[in-house]
Amino acid sequence: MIFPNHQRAQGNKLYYQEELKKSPAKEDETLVNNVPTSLEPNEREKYEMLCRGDLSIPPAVQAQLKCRYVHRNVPYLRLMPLKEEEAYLQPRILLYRDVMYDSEIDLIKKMAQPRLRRATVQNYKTGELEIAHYRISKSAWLREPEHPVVERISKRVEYMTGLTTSTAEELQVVNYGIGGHYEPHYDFARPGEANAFKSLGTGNRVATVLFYMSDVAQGGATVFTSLNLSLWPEKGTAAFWHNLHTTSDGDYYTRHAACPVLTGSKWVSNKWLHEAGQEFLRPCDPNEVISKQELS
Ligand SMILES: O=C(O)CCC(=O)C(=O)O
Ligand SMILES: [Fe+2]
Repeated sequence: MIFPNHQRAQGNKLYYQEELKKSPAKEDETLVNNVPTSLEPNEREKYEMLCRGDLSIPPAVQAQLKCRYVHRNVPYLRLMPLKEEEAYLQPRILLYRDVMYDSEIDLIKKMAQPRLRRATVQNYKTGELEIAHYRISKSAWLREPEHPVVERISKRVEYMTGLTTSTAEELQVVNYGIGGHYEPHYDFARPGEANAFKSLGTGNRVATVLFYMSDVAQGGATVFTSLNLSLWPEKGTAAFWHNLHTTSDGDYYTRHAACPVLTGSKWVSNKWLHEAGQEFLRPCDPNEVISKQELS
């Protein structure tokens, strides 16, 4: 049985400590054996606590979170509104419930299965894709023309995000076995990173939509190490957040990780949206103030 975050927090001892409060992560500064290991002194500790359900956002913050039905004036959504749930307010991290049907999940898994290969990451210095011990999973990419369901998922992502998927990456399907995980990282490319998304010509990854295509019996949470937030996978739910401020600067509070799967297996799919084409859908907000600390 999967317990939502707040129930776990109440069931377990809540180790919320002053020094572990929301704090922005800094850029990776060092590479050891080509691996960004600059987990801040207490980031590893937080990562592990969040994965165990031993750390969570304070009750006062939780109490401000709301859920609602949304239609965004889209006729289709008026008939079938999205079930939107706030998981965090700043940065805004939203959950959409029941946005991928079991039949769609079965089909997507079936299409991806024969193509699953060990997932790669982009080398920070060289820009080359390579296998890394800090990301252990298998993944495959699905294109919209391959099946109407893949196209339908993109459309749903547009409804959820209010952004265009015309410049998005293909749908990435990921399977984690026992021990599979992805250590703390940013989804957006940072200044100075080699080759980052340049070949795509669509700018940086402005937003992430992460569909949970399975429950996970134990482990496998998505955790935000600068926010003390854990999202526990629930089949059919999608998480959505912006990786960039409207100024195009990266939001360093979005640093996140996929916790090791302890029992069972975990399936997700990622839709990464890019900056190009969003200019009028998410215009630059000149009032958005970004702290120097975040930009350093
Ligand atoms: O699987 C998860 O929970 C998160 C995956 C992730 O962060 C990624 O693939 O970039
Ligand atoms: Fe990620």
